Amino acid sequence: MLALTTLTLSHFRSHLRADLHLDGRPVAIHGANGAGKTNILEAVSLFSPGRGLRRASAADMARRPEALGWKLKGQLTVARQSYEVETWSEAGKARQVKIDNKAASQIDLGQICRVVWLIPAMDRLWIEAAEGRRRFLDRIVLSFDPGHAEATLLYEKAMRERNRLLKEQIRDAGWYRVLETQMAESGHRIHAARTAAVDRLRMAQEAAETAFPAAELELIQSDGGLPDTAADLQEAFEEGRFRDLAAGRTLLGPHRTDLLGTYAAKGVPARDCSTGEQKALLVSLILANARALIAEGGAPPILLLDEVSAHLDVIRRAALYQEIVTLGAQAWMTGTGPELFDEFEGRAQMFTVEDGATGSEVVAG
Ligand SMILES: Nc1ncnc2c1ncn2[C@@H]1O[C@H](COP(=O)(O)OP(=O)(O)OP(=O)(O)O)[C@@H](O)[C@H]1O
Repeated sequence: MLALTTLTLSHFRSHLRADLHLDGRPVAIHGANGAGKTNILEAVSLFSPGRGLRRASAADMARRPEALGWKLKGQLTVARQSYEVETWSEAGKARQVKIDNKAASQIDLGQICRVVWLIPAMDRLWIEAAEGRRRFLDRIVLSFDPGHAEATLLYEKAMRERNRLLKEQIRDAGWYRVLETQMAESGHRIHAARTAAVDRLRMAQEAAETAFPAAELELIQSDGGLPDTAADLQEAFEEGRFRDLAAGRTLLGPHRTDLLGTYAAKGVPARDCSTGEQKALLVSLILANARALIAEGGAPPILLLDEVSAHLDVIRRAALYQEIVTLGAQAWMTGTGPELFDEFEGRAQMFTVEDGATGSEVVAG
């Protein structure tokens, strides 16, 4: 079991203060457009490493116009353990984390809490730039392998520095060698973790009977292919230095990986599928992620499904709700009206979000 049992938002976006007490069932949040539903999901997403589901800056999340900072607090149950988790930002500074009242890092947070999401901005994920697909996959990878956050951080830091050298046309081989060693080690870890995640998703999809179509995944490289070992990757960075100097940036590496999706039963690339099918393929992967973790003896991640029923027909919607209940995942879902959650037949905890006198107000029921 991985779930929040309480959640408090202070000065966070449209919420001056909101207190939610969760009873372990999936969470269904309904209310009018702009009421503040997604803001609650965004708050939950910040219980995992990174910038949350909107990739917003810490400053943007402070309640306008008066707040200079914000704070989120939650009681988190992981297996039979309970943790008090706080995350906050003051005066627009980087967000901080405390676990059980002790200063912690976002990477520590990733060790105890896994959160995966689908939001409407991802409706065109299969069509738009590779970056979105990479990010989606990396979120799933992180739920399998919390060390992925550190590898990604190390890789990006070293690559930024290498790109700076390239842009400034610096040719000192010693500097490159240090950075390329770091990039090769972390880059190899990133690639191995992604490859393993794709395998786990495939196996979980093959093993399940579900109303959601299996998505066949393939990792592809726009740079011609990544070497298999860290040593070979390092050599490839070294060999590519002249080419990269001409381009002014690093042209090879896991930052160029793309995720190709295919509707397996039809053999149609995901990008050519209907809007609803594209969404169903994403849902299928999220559910496979949860099933794979359970099969490995773990707990499903917390799922954030913003307006997920928008493109799903009533049969798939009922199937999704049934799967969520069966998996025992704490899913947080939003919708404009309570009727969108009818198929839960009372097995979800309902909240209404209203536009109140002091901003968004959350009411149970
Ligand atoms: N920093 C902020 N301070 C105050 N209000 C904010 C801040 N950021 C966003 N908002 C407000 O929050 C509201 C949007 O909330 P949210 O996205 O949660 O709505 P929603 O209930 O999910 O709506 P929809 O059904 O349209 O998706 C908007 O009115 C927006 O102006």
